[in-house]
Amino acid sequence: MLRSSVGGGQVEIVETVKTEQQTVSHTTHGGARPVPGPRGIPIFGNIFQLDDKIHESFMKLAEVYGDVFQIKIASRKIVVLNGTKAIHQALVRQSTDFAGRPDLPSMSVMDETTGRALTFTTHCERWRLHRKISERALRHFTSGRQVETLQSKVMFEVQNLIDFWSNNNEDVDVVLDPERTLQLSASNVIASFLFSKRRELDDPELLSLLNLQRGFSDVFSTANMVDFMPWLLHLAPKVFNNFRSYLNQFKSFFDDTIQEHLEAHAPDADGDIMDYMLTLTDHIDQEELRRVGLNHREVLAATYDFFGAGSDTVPATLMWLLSYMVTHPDIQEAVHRELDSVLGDDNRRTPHLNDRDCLPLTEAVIAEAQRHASVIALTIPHSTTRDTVLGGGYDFEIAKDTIVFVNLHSVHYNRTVFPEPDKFIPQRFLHEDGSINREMTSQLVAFGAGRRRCIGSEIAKVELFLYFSTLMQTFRFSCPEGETVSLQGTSGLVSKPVLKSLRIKRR
Ligand code: HEM
Repeated sequence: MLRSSVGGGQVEIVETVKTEQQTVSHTTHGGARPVPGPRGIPIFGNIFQLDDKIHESFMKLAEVYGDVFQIKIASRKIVVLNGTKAIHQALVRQSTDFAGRPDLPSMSVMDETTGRALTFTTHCERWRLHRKISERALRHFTSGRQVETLQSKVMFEVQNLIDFWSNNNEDVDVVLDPERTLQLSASNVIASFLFSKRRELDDPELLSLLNLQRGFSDVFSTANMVDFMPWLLHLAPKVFNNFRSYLNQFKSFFDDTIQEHLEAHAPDADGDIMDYMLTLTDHIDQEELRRVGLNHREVLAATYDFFGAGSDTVPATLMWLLSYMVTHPDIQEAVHRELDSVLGDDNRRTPHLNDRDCLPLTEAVIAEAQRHASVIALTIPHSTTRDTVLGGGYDFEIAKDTIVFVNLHSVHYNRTVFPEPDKFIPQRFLHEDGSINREMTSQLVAFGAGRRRCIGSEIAKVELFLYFSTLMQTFRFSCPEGETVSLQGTSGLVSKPVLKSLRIKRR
């Protein structure tokens, strides 16, 4: 079915698809119970029991109904999963059953514009093949000899950001709004991997695209009621209009690049992710591609998702990291000391990925920021792919096509695993001797779990470490006089701190 000239990976693609089809099926049986949950009111269901921070409302409801409960938003039944045990059972142990995506009105807007690509396609043969090609392409650029290239591309962008912020002033001490430049810088990292192009940090086209990104986050925040009550559109047409504008602008931003790659594609090319995805696709039996409904152009549409995800989640996490440093100056000092002791004080060298093991506090601060901020508190909605029974002692009957909300925040705020969860305590990820506690970091689900787990987690981890350690090595961050930094995140799919002005001073 696949030629083997580009390493063993293509064989793996098809073999893994076969294995997934053999996953144990949990079908309904006599002893199963319906999922419990609060009674709702006609037309609205339970929406008045949910506030803006919907993940926090879910934690309160879980105290009454248990980790797995059912609510209604308008007439749609939704099963909500909270806590490590229930989420692991559903997303990892019964991964195929819970790997679907619901068919919501927002998805139809995607159909009209960019198409659903990878993230929004439900679990099916096409999605499985598409995901395998994408995973293999991303792995190619984050492992082996390519790691050095990844490192140097990221470091180029970090250095460029430092120069932009410093305005070529060695003793810089300025107040600035870091959000847009961080976003532009991170989107350059992902763009240079995807299609070997970058833009300047004040590029108007890229700025306008990123300004519209909010429209995307609003629609895919699980709190987007318009998806469940489409008649609300008459009252709030802006929600979908912003989303549509974003998708259209996104498509035109990418279309030329996709076309150029399709036209210039040479056999076995791997200059960037687009090239390599085309190469992998060449090596798949064309009949197989036709049968699942994919072609070269559609395979490249996954890069819309990579770009969108990479230019929002990584800078949001970096913004959180800077906010925690401003609000916890003692921890900032300790990270500075750790960086100086490993990388040199006067005669400094820049951080390298190999330094990670020698910088446990820096790593622990990143882990604690991911936990405390829960940048993606609720995943993009999942759905069940068949009638199933949630195992692991729950024995809940869940029908095919039920919408499932996964509350990652509830894992990060479990008091048993993370005592005093509201406090920012990086030391919880360290052993007594100061080394990193991998057992604790493995409790985090910032990147989700199971079949739909984040495909870009390796790139993201590299970026977070290199950006954070290099920025911290270079600057001291504080709050401008008379201002305060709030650790209340914005609502939306990706939570961000409100950090409009930041004082940066070169160390
Ligand atoms: C700190 C940064 C990031 C965080 C916290 C994050 C988090 C997540 C989470 C929680 C999911 C799972 C959603 C679910 O269960 O529905 C996800 C999916 C995804 N992420 Fe990330 N992500 C990050 C960076 C990236 C990057 C850099 C890329 C680009 C390659 C990326 C691409 C994707 C894609 C394509 C999916 C959808 C996978 C699918 O549905 O099969 N992410 N991400």
